[in-house]
Amino acid sequence: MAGPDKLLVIDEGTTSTRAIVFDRDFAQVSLAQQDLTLSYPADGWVQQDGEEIWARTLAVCREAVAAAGGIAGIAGIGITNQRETTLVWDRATGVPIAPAIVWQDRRTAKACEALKAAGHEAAVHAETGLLLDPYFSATKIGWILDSVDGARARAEAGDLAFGTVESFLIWKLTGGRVHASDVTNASRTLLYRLGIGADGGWSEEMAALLDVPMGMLPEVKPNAADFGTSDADLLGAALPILSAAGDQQSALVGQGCLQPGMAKITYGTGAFLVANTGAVRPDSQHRLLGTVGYETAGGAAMALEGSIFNAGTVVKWLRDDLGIVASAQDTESMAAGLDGNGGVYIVPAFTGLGAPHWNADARGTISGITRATSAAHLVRAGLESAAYQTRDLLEAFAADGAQIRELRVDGGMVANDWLMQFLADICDRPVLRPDYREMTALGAAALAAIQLGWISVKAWTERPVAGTRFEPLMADAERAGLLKGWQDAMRRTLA
Ligand SMILES: Nc1ncnc2c1ncn2[C@@H]1O[C@H](COP(=O)(O)OP(=O)(O)O)[C@@H](O)[C@H]1O
Ligand SMILES: O=P(O)(O)OC[C@H](O)CO
Repeated sequence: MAGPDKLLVIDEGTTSTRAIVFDRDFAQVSLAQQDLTLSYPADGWVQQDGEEIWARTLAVCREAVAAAGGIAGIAGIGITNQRETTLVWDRATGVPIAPAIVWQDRRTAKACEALKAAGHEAAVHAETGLLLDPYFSATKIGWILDSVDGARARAEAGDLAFGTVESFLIWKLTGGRVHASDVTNASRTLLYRLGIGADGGWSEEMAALLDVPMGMLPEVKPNAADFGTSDADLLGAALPILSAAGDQQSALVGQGCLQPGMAKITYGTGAFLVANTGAVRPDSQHRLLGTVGYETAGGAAMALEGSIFNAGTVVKWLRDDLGIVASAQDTESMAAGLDGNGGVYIVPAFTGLGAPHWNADARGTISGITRATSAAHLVRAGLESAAYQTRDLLEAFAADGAQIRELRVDGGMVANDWLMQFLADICDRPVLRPDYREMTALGAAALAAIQLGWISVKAWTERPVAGTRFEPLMADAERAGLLKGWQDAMRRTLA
């Protein structure tokens, strides 16, 4: 009898957790999804319940495995996750001691400002490739340790563990036997010396500067590695955990961007443009991030990243908070039904601005409204903002010497054909949308298959990706007019 020939991938995103079963040819066999609760208890705060993340992740895994014909066919697990989101849990119980502080959360803006004012940013950038911004995990750990009674002493005594979401899920899946992370997630903490293989590692210098006890940190492994074995009672059999990667890096792998110069942008809750820089450790002079792209025994790369904090969130806000569109899909016909944007711009700085501005205090603006502005104009402005923010990133990449000639896209928002054409028009570049959209999960499946020896890094790189190409069609004068409107709106936001 043939052995198990499928892979179970956990794709734990910011707004939902999904489990997808892939067959050996990387075709999707089943998918189960549950939304996650995000709470906003104060201005700039965004948090989640770690136990809810775990319970819903386990539930979708069970559902996807059952729909794929049962556990006997599953060879192992791959994990990919929203990055930077910070959990601190009790090693004895596995229960978080505080809500998970989500990557979008700005509560540590003052702590970051104080570190910048003390002149630490250059050293932080040189060591980690990152910037002093509340986005990253380290100041979030500090906040938990300083605001939960007794937490710092317990962390110093070795009773508490820190992890980003993949690490927490590995802990839960293995019943606390494995406390591990991977290089891509570790390289988002502000605590990791940026590098591949032996060049990378937890940084004692950063841990001291940011006051994080090193005993809390997980062991860091490559993206395709032995992350332990899941407890048999969870899914009906013990399964090896074969891969772990941050969702943006996993999408880089999924899109097959394993050669230097290749890039992708994923439009989910936020949007993240990641370019493979090969063996070159990026040193951005334009406020982009240096990060690990991927690392396996068969190949590894560094990457340059531009992070947009709010992309799909705008669509959710238009639907769930303003109530001016019934579904995310309906944004497409509303935007397409207008002749133009009517001069309306939304700068969605709900939780500050990421690259290239890095302004934690900025808050969003709607500008250009008149008595003629309709709900459709607001919807269109919300969608357009994803394209303008991408254009701003492309300019920062070009200034850093990274010319991105075509945009490989994925994520929930790319279902929107109107937006894809507008993106090609505003960025003045072809946009390539794969037919199979779950590139984040596919990347984790590829990494797990690499770990099993089912496929080599080279064969994965050469695998063709079928999709649709959107060519830029807009006249230069029209694009220039729209961009001027956006720049004016951005100036108002930053003022
Ligand atoms: N047709 C659409 N047009 C625009 N946005 C969409 C569309 N469908 C889904 N979205 C947005 O995509 C986002 C979900 O993308 P997804 O990749 O699942 O996010 P995440 O991984 O961050 O949870 C949501 O914010 C949703 O509003
Ligand atoms: O939830 P997503 O897909 O927007 O991804 C979140 C990022 O990993 C945050 O850095």
